[in-house]
Amino acid sequence: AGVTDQMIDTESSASGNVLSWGGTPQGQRFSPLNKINTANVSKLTPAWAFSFGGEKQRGQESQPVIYNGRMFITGSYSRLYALDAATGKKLWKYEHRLPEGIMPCCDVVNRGAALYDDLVIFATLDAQLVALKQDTGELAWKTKIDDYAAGYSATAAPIIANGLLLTGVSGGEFGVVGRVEARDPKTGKLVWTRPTVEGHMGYMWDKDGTKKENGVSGTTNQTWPGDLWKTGGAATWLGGTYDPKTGLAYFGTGNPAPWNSHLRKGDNLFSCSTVAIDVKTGKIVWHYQGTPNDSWDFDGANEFITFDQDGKRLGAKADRNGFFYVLDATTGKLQNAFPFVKKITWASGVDLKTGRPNFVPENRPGDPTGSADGKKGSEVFAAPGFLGGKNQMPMAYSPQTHLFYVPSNEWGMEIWNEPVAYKKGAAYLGAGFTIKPLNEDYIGALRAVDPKTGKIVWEVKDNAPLWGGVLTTGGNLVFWGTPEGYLKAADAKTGKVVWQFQTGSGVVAPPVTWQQNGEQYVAVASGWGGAVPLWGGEVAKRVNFLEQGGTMWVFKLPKN
Ligand SMILES: O=C(O)c1cc(C(=O)O)c2c(n1)C(=O)C(=O)c1cc(C(=O)O)[nH]c1-2
Repeated sequence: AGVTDQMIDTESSASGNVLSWGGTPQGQRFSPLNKINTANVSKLTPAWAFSFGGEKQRGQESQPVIYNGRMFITGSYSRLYALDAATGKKLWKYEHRLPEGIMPCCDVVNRGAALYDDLVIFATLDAQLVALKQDTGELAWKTKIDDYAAGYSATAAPIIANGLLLTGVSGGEFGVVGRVEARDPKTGKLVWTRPTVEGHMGYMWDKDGTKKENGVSGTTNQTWPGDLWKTGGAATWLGGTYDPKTGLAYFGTGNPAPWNSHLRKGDNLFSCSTVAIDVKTGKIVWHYQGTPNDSWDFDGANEFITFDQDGKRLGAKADRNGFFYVLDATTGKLQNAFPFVKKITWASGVDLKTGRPNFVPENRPGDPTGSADGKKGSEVFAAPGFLGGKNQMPMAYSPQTHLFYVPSNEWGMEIWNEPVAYKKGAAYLGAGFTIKPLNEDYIGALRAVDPKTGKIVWEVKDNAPLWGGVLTTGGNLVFWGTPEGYLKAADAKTGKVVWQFQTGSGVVAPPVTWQQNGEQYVAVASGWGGAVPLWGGEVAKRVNFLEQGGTMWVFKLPKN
């Protein structure tokens, strides 16, 4: 029996399976499993470990999916492994052949695969989708998302929504056009495509393959000057979430291209936004923009997680720009917005009536035109730095504690603008930057955030920037990894760290938990990488005592 829609939507790990990135497409990363709990977690021990092998030991950001005693985990460099989930025995592996000249901006990462029926499906760094038979690893279908030579890549885990395979694209640093696409998961055939830059047309295909217009996303030239919308970025690079209750898929969109805002006056929709898409039609039902006319690479790609509060279906996002947003999941209306990091200099707050930030104009990098060094006068100090109050590492929500667990970072940057012109396949930034730590003793902090009050209920600080996702469980536990190589567990109510294990390399992936043969397991991939070592400058050195890695770690309680 294969994986069905119904199973994917309703099962978190209670059934023993992890069927989607995020646990369920809703993305709460909450498992009701409680055999491992605050009382016994100190006994948690390795059950097995598996090396991804070779020289490709870096950037393991992947979340495994687990079905019927089998684990499917992607490694960096577009690899996928099928493992026996109880023993770690390798069943098969698939290594996608990558061409020379791929252009992922932020390391050779992949964040995971989707399961549907008898298939396991993942996206590759050369912007293709690959579907394999779960049993054998045999290729079922393969299709191109877009042209890697134009700067397109793909790093996100696809999700299944209402029987469709939903994917985004990466390439915001190269002036690609962001979009969300729906395919038939059995064949890879396109069902609809929805660009996330205002002015671009969407399309639908009927059963016979006839292409139909599906409307323009926004109004051409309304919020972009001239032709800039044609290469507008807003990449949907972190993928999305889906809530069967609202029928909407939620995708975060990245920075507008290029980075410098003096060239592109206007809000530059739908960059740095959450877009809610009706999965039946591929239309944008609502959008909420956290950073209009972004000038700091405050990419709004982060995950939007729906939850219930006071009888209402809401959704929350911890944005790279440092604000935590709570919206009505059906209408997109702003309910609450508050900082989840201590230092935000680009805006003094968010106007809850208009939903717009109150900008601090002097902290926006300016126009460098005519300056002798090409940047003079445009340089400012801004916080958060462009790597964000939170980046790719997904947060978790516990319906038991009603708290979000947010892997956050405190840092700032010097940022300046530079002249830039679009050239296909070339970096399209028009800005330079240096990330700066703000505190001697910490950059990272795992924070328990109350979405109702905006209060930080507890935090666990980390010397280095946190880059791994979070899991919370019915055992009153929160699990997360650190760049120093630890997988940690804390009491979900108090933040007291109750267990930790050294995995041998920095952890930049989200943990999962599942149950089989009556035993509960916890797993995380270990292997330092992602954007921090590439772009973090001096802050990356805070973790230079650790080496690269590529290992899947699995833990359980001893039998007696
Ligand atoms: O605009 C984009 O297309 C895009 C893509 C990606 C990516 O695909 O990993 C990242 C970013 N932007 C980005 O801004 C960023 O900070 C980032 C960090 C990481 C990572 O995996 O550590 N990826 C990306």
